[in-house]
Amino acid sequence: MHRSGSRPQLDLSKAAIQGNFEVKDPTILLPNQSDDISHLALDIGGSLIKLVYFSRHEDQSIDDKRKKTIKERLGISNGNRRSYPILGGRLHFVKFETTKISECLDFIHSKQLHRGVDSCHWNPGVQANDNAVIKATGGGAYKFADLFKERLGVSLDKEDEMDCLVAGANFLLKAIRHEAFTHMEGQKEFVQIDTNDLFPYLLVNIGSGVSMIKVDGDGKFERVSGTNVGGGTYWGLGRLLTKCKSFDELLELSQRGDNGTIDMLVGDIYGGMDYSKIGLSASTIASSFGKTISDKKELADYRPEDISLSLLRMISYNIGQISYLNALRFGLKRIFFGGFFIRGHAYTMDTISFAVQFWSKGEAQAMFLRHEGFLGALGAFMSYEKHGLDDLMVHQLVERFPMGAPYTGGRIHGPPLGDLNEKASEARVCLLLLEMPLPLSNTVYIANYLN
Ligand SMILES: Nc1ncnc2c1ncn2[C@@H]1O[C@H](COP(=O)(O)OP(=O)(O)O)[C@@H](O)[C@H]1O
Ligand SMILES: CC(C)(COP(=O)(O)O)[C@@H](O)C(=O)NCCC(=O)O
Repeated sequence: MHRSGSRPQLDLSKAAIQGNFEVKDPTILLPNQSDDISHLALDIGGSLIKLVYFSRHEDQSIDDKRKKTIKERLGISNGNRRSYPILGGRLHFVKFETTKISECLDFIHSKQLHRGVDSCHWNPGVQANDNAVIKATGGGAYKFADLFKERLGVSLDKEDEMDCLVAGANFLLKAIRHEAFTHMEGQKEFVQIDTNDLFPYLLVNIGSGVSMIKVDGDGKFERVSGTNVGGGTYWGLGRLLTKCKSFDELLELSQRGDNGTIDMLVGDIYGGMDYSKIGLSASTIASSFGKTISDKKELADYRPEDISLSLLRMISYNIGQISYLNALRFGLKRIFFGGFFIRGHAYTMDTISFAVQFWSKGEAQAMFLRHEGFLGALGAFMSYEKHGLDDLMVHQLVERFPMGAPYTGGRIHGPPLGDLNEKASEARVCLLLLEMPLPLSNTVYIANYLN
């Protein structure tokens, strides 16, 4: 599949250079009745429903002088076409489990998020009617279309999932400062993206399953590979094997795990020694879950913590390795990873990075995106062709988005990922920059725009 110019492209060039306002910490706020809601977009995936919407309100805290300064910096004169207040508003990012779609519908209804959208036009104050349309992507846009019509009276205007992922990723990489970062051995480093030298790259979206997309430009991409061993596999197998009640619980368990009780290591096979001739240290995993075959143990004899870590390493490493092989196929040096499987989790990112680095001998680099799980929803959000906010404004408001996806930060727990010199017994606890805590509520985080 090769697509070119299949969707209306918005001009990002101005957004990247306009304005430079510092925004304070993101706050978790829900729109109140006086807010205008516009541009609700959905990504309904196999595991999670992602919502992105913008609520605009006149921010009383911005005085006239500051408004004037901001307008000047944005190059907006009073004689401009806007008749509404240009400042004040929030971009909201919310997620629900797909199995709890009723909660999502209730949320949309209770906040009247669908009220302002009428045949792709922003139309504040209009009640949902037969013409109401919400942009939606992901398989659920097809699967649940009737349910949305029935419960909310809105139609879902379906946008292709790959189109949206690419549009969301390109936009974030071009317009958001500090969107991409590397994560190696517990160290996070932001990557300065040269927007003139962004393409080509490999986008790996780790959702329920995994899509690998070679991106050559805006709207120009090809899905070159994928794997069915993805986030759904970790969560599904993990739930069955550990009886965990939530994904975050499973992830937390892994932080107290020791995969050496489950995985067969090179050292287990080689009597504690490295197999240095082919570059394998004793601590390298020779066979994920391999140790469980030789023991006369039942599932209940294994610690859920160890199972979770072993699963996490197996899946993350495998995805990192396949990604690199695909990057190699097309001569791509940069690989960006998105999708909610990553969950800002340090050990997951380290494992993926390790696999990419190991197999590429340091030639390729894994990078992560702060809005990891919202690429598709953002792409759908940006696909509104006509709206009350003009294109430039949409980009500006997102550009000032202060903080990315939830990032657990804190300590890395778990055994070292290993290199050739490493000893299996070596313990490592790295201190990371502490940023946003992992939010467990549905409302992930909401950016304060120009507050
Ligand atoms: N709260 C959660 N509930 C379920 N899965 C979660 C949660 N948080 C993160 N995940 C992980 O994210 C994956 C879904 O990622 P996502 O990018 O939303 O894909 P999809 O579009 O397939 O739903 C899940 O399979 C799981 O591994
Ligand atoms: C079918 C999907 C595109 C759906 O996206 P998701 O809901 O997983 O984000 C994805 O699960 C996928 O790419 N699976 C891998 C299928 C394969 O290439 O084998």
